[in-house]
Amino acid sequence: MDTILLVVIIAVVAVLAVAGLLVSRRRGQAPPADRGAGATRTAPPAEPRVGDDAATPTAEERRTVEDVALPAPEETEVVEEPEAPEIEVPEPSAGRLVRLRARLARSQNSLGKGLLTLLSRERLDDDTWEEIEDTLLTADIGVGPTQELVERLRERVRVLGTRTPEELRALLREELLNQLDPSLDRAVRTEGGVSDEGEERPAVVMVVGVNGTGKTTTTGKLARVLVADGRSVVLGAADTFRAAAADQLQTWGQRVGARTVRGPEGGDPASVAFEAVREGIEATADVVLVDTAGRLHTKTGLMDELGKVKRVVEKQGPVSEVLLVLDATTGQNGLVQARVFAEVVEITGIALTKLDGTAKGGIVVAVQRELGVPVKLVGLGEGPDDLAPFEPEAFVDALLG
Ligand SMILES: Nc1nc2c(ncn2[C@@H]2O[C@H](COP(=O)(O)OP(=O)(O)OP(=O)(O)O)[C@@H](O)[C@H]2O)c(=O)[nH]1
Repeated sequence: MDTILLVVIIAVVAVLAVAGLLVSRRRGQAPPADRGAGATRTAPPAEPRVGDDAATPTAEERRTVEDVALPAPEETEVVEEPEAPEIEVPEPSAGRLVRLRARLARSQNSLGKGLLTLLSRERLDDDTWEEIEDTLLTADIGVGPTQELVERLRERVRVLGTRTPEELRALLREELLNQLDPSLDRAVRTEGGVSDEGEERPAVVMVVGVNGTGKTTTTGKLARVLVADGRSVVLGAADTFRAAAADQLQTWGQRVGARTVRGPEGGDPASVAFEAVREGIEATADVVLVDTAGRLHTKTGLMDELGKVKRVVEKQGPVSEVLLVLDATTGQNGLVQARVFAEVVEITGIALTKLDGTAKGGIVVAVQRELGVPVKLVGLGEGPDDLAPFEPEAFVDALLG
């Protein structure tokens, strides 16, 4: 019985194996059309190449654009409208110089340290006083102020007799402060007025200076200072020479919600300035800041353009402040620029930029002396709130470390 069962199982397995073999052989054979006598062998399918169709084209008729239905609305991508930039809340202006003191100290205190080291020498002979003089000159304080400072220090040290480091530091602090004239009014004039017809007028601040000194940046930063102090501002992009300058100013304005009036590239700067003031009056803004172009290297051209801007603005009311922007890193060159601008317009304040990038902080003294106008603002970095009202005490303290 067992033997019969075994034979039956072997027979069934054998039949299945033969059937399987037949099926697999049939699948591996080429289609009958290709197998006729003389039929060429087709090349094995090649790898698809760039530009090949993904699928074998069908004999279907091509459809025109009109035949193809648009995708259902819910399938389209929703493109968001660009959002209006978020209005920033700038840092209050008071005490900014104290916050930026470390930055000032980093760039300037080689001057203070150098002077204190020299003054602490056992013997203060002529050579040492000469070294003190050289240190002051290297920091761009200028010849006149240097001689004056050294003379006064020399006299006071002689009278004082004994000199402790504390006494010397106090002496130096006092004399440096003296050179900066702390009694000068350093407030940027941003108080508006009233016209003859009794209409409120915004204060108008013209920002002038050679391109590249940080003029546009300073105008933008000043807008932030004013907004931080609760004032409303309109910006005038009267630097029509470079389109990017107007864009740059507009971006600064948008960040604090201040409107920018601009004209076509190469347009008349005076007309942009006029429009900006008009906009300021209509919007009852507190301050209109006008950024001007300083590309002109010939004095006549500069005179024509700046003079015209000022005259045109004055048709609607007085200009409250003309701020000259100077780059502290340009040293004596900055003084030459200052002289040219002062001949063209009446400068009422100086904004000294890039003080973070130079050890020549003495330029503050030199430029004030040169123009008889106070340094009102100092730029201490590229950050939006790195413009500070100038405070002589904080400046000298940073110098002395
Ligand atoms: N480190 C440092 N960089 C500053 C300061 N102020 C301005 N800058 C940089 O100086 C460069 C020139 O500034 P702009 O404001 O474009 O100069 P501009 O005088 O208006 O020149 P135009 O835009 O060509 O009219 C920019 O890269 C500013 O970020 C500052 O206080 N410190």
